[in-house]
Amino acid sequence: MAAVFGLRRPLDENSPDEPAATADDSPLPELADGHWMNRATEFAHTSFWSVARRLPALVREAIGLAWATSRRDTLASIGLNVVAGLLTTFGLLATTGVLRQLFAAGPTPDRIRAALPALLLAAAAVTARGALTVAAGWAQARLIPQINYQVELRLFEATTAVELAAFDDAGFAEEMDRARDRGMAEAASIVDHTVNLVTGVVGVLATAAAVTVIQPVLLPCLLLAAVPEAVTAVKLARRQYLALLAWITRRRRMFMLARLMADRHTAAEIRAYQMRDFLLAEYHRMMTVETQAQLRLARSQTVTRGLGLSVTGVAAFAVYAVLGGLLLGGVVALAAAATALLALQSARTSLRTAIFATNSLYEDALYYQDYRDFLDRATRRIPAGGHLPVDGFTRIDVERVSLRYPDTDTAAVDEVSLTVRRGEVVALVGENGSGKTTLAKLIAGLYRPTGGTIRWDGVDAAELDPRQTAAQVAVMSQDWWKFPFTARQNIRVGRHDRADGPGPSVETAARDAAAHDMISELPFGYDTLLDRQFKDGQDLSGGQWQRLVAARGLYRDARLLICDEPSAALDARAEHALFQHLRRHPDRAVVLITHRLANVRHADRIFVMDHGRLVQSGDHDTLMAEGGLYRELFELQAAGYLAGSAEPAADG
Ligand SMILES: Nc1ncnc2c1ncn2[C@@H]1O[C@H](COP(=O)(O)OP(=O)(O)OP(=O)(O)O)[C@@H](O)[C@H]1O
Repeated sequence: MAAVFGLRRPLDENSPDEPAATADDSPLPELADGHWMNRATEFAHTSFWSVARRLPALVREAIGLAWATSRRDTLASIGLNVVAGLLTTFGLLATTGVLRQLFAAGPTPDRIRAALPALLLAAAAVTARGALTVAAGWAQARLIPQINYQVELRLFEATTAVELAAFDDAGFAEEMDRARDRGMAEAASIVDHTVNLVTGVVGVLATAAAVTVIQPVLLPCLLLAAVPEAVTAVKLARRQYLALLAWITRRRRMFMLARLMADRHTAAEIRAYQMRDFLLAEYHRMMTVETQAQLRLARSQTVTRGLGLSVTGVAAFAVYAVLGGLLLGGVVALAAAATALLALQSARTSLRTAIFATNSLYEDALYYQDYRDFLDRATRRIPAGGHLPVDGFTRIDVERVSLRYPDTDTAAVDEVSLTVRRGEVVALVGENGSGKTTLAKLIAGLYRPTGGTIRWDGVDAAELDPRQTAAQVAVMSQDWWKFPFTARQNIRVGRHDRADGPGPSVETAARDAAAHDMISELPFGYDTLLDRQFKDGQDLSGGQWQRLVAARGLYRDARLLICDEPSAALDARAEHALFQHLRRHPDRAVVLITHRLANVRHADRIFVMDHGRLVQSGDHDTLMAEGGLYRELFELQAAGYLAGSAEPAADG
């Protein structure tokens, strides 16, 4: 992990050690060690033999994956290869027959005539083998896209189902990146390599069978030729993987920096604050470490490859020496030796296929394991939820509810109790960081409390069907996302499965959120794509986006409407229009979070948060009469509006 911290080495420095850096060295926070680095150590000690031991499990895994995706294509790609292997044995034996006739005594035309039947058999075997190999390749090629689809689907099914809290966990985000970037792509590869491995092994066994029939003494030569190549390949793969583990953490940081420097959303701010040199310097520090790591890897890989090739050359020489000795000693006949040479050549090709496949299989399996591990972890983080049906509510009781974010010392929400009733508008107010958004997310069911209980009409929310609970809630979030859809889709996704029927139409929701006129003026009206990165795409101003977000929330037409700073970016007219529609409604409860306290004056109850705790509650008049934080904040804001008329005397 030192590589991650070692940001200050100049590019021309050649020391093999990673430089040390302290937190003070970097103006940006340091990157955390992932617990997965333990696995890096585990793999660092993985030997050739442990690779061999893992192989059966890997093959089982790959075949299981292929089988679950398409039985027909799995059977075809493996079965046809096996039959092709049998034809290899047959072809080699037929070739020996041909050579034996050709090397026999007698006139040449007679020898050729005698060799013809065996020659025809050998030709038929080669042709049939070629046809089978092509058919097997087709089945194999068909498997790949199907597996890719299944594997991606499984990943996205998991990432969209895990609890929101998982995304607050830095380790989870990192694992998700690794699973998505490499692990997912390797699923199809491990199947591909497994089929190649089977093909290679069948080829080796087929030639070994032929060699055994011809001359068993030649069999060990096959092994002698193979071992050095196998060891080298596994070494290269292992080192590559270890380098990638370290690279991934750096790469996330580099991508983040690269995005900042080449994104239209950040372009203005970077120029306004003259951040260019700062970002480039940070990028340079990252790239220096990265380039050094890549150079070191290239060097050590080249050394290993060179050594491997030398040993392989010596082994090949030894094989030919043994064969020559056997021939000279009269242990094998000339025809048998010639076929053995052909067989050795064919076996070496098959062996190379098998070794390459094993090596790739092992390497890809390391990444695929990341995908599997992530899926397991993600599956454990999918909230089980209860099964009780939900059809609205009369009241939601928050009872001594707390939430502590992972790796934090203090609770963001600390033993808060309050009640939200249908037909009411309640407001959460308080200073920045006091816990309002977190509490709203708890009420919305986006987070599960780490302490206390939330009850819907007396029933613990944990026992309710989470899908049905979520269907009752709409959240106008403070930090919305600019979905790259059309204006209409941006509103419709609020309840995308609603058929025409009860509930507001897209246009009604847009009118209520003061968004209709603005949308109508877009080049394609409601069908305008709101993403400038695409042709004819448009972007909106911050306030225009917020109107759209409000329209989406209203379109959802939910029983519980949570509005987190719904008007922060709105002009006075749009804000007024929106609040007309956030008023009391007998079928709905509204939880309103806002710093503009004028907007909460008419709320049925106002809850005042401070450092995660609920410190005051009551309606506006009660809280003003009571004094305390609410009155202090309200008066500060009111003074701002009156400044110029009420305060000049004080200044003067
Ligand atoms: N995902 C998170 N992970 C860790 N800490 C968080 C996370 N979100 C919020 N916090 C912390 O929890 C505390 C409460 O944050 P919260 O967003 O609920 O406050 P808020 O009252 O809504 O603030 P604001 O008025 O600025 O919107 C803050 O100290 C914040 O830093």
